[in-house]
Amino acid sequence: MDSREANLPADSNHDSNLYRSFNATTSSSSSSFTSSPPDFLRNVQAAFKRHRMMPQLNNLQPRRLVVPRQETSKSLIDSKKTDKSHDVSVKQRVQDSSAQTKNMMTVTTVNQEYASITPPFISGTPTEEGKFKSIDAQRGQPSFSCDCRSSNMVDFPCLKCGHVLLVDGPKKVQFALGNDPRSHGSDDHMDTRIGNLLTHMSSLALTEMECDVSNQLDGSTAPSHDANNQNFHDLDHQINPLRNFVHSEFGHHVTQSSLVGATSATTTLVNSASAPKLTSTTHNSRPQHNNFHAGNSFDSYQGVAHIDTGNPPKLLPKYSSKMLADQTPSAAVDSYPENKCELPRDHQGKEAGSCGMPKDPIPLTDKSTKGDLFAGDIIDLQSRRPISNDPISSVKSVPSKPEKVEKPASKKDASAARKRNYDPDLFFKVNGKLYQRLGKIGSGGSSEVHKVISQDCTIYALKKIKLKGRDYATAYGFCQEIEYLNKLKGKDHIIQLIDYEVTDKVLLKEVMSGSMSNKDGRVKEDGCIYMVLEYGEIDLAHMLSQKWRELDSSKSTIDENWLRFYWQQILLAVKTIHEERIVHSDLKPANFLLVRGSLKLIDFDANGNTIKCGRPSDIWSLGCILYQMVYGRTPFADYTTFWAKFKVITDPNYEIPYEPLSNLWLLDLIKKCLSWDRKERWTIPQLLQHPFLVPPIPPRVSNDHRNLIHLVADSCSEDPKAKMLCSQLQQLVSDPVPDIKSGSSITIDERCRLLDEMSKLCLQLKKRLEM
Ligand SMILES: Nc1ncnc2c1ncn2[C@@H]1O[C@H](COP(=O)(O)OP(=O)(O)OP(=O)(O)O)[C@@H](O)[C@H]1O
Repeated sequence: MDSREANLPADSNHDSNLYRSFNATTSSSSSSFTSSPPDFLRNVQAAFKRHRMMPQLNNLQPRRLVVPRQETSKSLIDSKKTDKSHDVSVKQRVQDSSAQTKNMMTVTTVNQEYASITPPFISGTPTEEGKFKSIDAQRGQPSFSCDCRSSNMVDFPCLKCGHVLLVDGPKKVQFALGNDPRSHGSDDHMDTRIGNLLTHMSSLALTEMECDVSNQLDGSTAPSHDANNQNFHDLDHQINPLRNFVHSEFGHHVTQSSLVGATSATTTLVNSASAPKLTSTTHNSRPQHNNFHAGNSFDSYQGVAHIDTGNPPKLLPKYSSKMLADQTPSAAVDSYPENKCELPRDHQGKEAGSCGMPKDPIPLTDKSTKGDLFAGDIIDLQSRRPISNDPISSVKSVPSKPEKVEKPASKKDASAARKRNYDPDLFFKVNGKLYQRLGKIGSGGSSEVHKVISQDCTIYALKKIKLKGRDYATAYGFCQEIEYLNKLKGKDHIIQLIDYEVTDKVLLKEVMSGSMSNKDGRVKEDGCIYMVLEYGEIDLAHMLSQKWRELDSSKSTIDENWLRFYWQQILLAVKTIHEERIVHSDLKPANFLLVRGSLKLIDFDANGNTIKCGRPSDIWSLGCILYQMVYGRTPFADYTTFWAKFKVITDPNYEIPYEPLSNLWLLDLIKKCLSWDRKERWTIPQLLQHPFLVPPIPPRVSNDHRNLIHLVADSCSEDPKAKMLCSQLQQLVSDPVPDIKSGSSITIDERCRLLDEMSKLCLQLKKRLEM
């Protein structure tokens, strides 16, 4: 997932200048990247070949309709199966958790990973008010829905690959492959990055497909239903860049694409008016595709972002803004007493620390440098010239190990193990502090997350990202999550970073200096990034699963107050990052964690790459999330294959199916988020004021007025003209501005006009009665 600031309105001139600068650079760089269809097809095929195997996931089926329907679809039955498996998973987790509490010396690996469910974003064209398209009517139809309406602006957010696909109107596609010159030093690299993008997209597609397949799996062996859904979301969310790319490359209306890199961007013109359309062979190069079958959904949570036509792409955060990183390694271990518990003695039976941890013989890292990757530094992200006042030489390197640690074979290793004085099978060490493993609670594309307990008996989540073998640009991207989390420290709806450590000193130095001299190299050391985070009890994906299970059993519909409560928190979380000029670009239910009753946003990985996307892309994702909260399925759930989804999402004429809702404001709200045209999507502040959250106060007509008008009307019942005037007056009093939404304020001019109108009616009526 990517978190980045981009497309934000801070300094358009500045961005514009930089964009020109990029283009200048671009034009001078060599350009081996070609967007010609054959090359593209090769890239796609290569991407699929490189596609990583995804774990089998349960299927996420459409759940239920808000308005009770006559028939129960098969998918509902299937989804119940999934729910059962989810139940098992949750129960298992609870049991594991409790078992861990009972015996803290028993370290278990909990295999109930919270497979992330990434809600893909797709902005869909809202259907016209009042026009409802039955979801059922859509089922079984091979066609796809898409939100790529006639919008001229589409920006596609995040991919972990760090590519930015900018669709500028129907004619122009721009790929901004990150702004990091270090990652675009060569055309080969650029091609690779594009390949990575495609790989990632295809991986997500496969994931979703496999979710369908795994719907039939035994729940005990598959991750949660929500996790699948999340992957669907991921796919839909992240399909957009590729979708736009392909659409632009092969679509009849696409005439140009350009590749924009920071230092070696390549501009490519594609005259594709007559380019061949995509064919299915393009994506059938992998055997995994055989696993795809119809009948399931995957939806895009983050799909249609936008690019201002004619506007230069904005810079990525790290280059477009200065970041003052106040990164005091927090030691907020006492912040969450409810997470505290007592631990017994350590696994060696020695007297342990307060939580049964071995006494740490290793001195803590130098206070002056401990854990502060950017401590005290002001990093000028535009110039990539950090003003560092703090060398990072003192960052300790904790031997990172996978879940199973081999016993030291050599004397040296044995000596190191003795010095370490803790068992890495049981403990993590971050900045000199030990955290006992309580089990693995999740894993993402690049990381694994463990539940841990600190020496003062506070429960945390520890995210470990292995850097070994990764290129420096990617590793740098991972470090960006730390940047973002530090920037968002103290914010209510953002998961809090308690401490962190990057073990690769070279990488740290590179990041600190901003030089990235080793940009083409890879992290050689067995380096890791450790992040100690607030612990989230459950994510929104699981909450939704539970909620729908309850609804299914009670045959009731979604509780609007429940919806309002969590929707508002979701909005507040995204508002927080948007205010900091950060676009998350990977919003999905799994990335909202419940912490002490509040939803908090997680996962700000840039995954080594940055993708330019705008805030509207996040709104699109939110629309997909809300759609799922309301309907129990994602907007494009009927389309099960990657390309099927791709097709409908990119079809500007596709109408997202909206089942009728009793609350029309809710329907309107979803449509406001899923507008295909990003310009029509509402902003977070607008959404927070939407009548669904802030219900309008029904216009209250004074009984006196009504009585007076009635009185007058009764008195002139024989006079049709007077009666009509009375009727008009009453209408004006009771509903002065029918075309203006309730709750909306009207202008002073409008008020004066209404008063004038009322006066005129009164005068006319008076004259009429005097006749
Ligand atoms: N602070 C936390 N508390 C509890 N669980 C967490 C926490 N952070 C992450 N997790 C769990 O771990 C999973 C993976 O975390 P995260 O999304 O940050 O990793 P990632 O590698 O960035 O994943 P992705 O592939 O989605 O980008 C999450 O979906 C969640 O279930």
